[in-house]
Amino acid sequence: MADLRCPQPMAGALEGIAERRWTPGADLMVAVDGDGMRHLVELAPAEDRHGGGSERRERGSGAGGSGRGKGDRRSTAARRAAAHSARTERVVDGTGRAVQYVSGRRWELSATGFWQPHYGAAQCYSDVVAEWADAAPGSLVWDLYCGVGVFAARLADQVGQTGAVHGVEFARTAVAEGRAALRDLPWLDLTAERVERWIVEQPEAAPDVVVLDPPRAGAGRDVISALSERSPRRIVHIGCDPASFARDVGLYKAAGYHPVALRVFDAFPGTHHVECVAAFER
Ligand SMILES: C[S@@+](CC[C@H](N)C(=O)[O-])C[C@H]1O[C@@H](n2cnc3c(N)ncnc32)[C@H](O)[C@@H]1O
Repeated sequence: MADLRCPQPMAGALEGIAERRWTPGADLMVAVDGDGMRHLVELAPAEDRHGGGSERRERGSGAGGSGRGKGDRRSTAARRAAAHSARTERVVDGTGRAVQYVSGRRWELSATGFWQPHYGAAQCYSDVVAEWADAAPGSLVWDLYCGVGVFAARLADQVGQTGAVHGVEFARTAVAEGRAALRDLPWLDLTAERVERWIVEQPEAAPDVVVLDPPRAGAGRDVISALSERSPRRIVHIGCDPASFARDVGLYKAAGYHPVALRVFDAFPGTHHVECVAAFER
């Protein structure tokens, strides 16, 4: 068991973990949900599709040495494939189904699915997003990389039933969980699709506001240029990696957008990551 000293977890979240026996090479997901229930899920070691063994075994029996030869490149490809392969989950504590609340709404999602990693973060970020998006009743809004639709729900309240909110997320499970939680908002739809694909399939659309919360790699040139071409009045961008966030800010500026608001949250203590939220206008 690796070092358990971490400043972030809620009291009791890691209780008893170091004393138990776990499968070598497995990952543990620990989630304390909005009802205070702890879910402890063991993810089986990732399968190495290239070499047939586990990721850990692949590392141990790899090309050896620290050179930059072909052996290393194959190991990297194998590790990437392993990271994206489905992994068997074993629920050890709790139900494996986390219940979360934001602005009076209730979501039920897989304890291993995406949720902002601090018990107050989803509410806090969605308050900032709602304030800065300030979408007009009847308008069209996009929520890209929407997860289970936490921001989309707030935006749907703003546009009302004469407007429309399109959320896009590639994890099918998250989309299904989001649809179940938000079925009382028929003017909001969630699509299971890669953002970079979906965005080029909307040639005529001119959203009033676009909200983006991409993963650490950020949104990048193709997505930012495709959405800037639609000339939204306002863009709200959230990023947890300051380096990719800064690169994306540069891409917005090159597309004629300038930042009108910026907030930074020290949400990942002990790491170089911070949660950055910015609003852009032309
Ligand atoms: C930082 S999370 C944001 C989720 C959501 N905004 C929330 O607050 O719960 C990023 C989300 O983007 C999804 N994602 C990553 N790459 C994607 C892509 N290329 N297209 C669509 N969704 C993607 C992930 O599955 C994840 O749910």
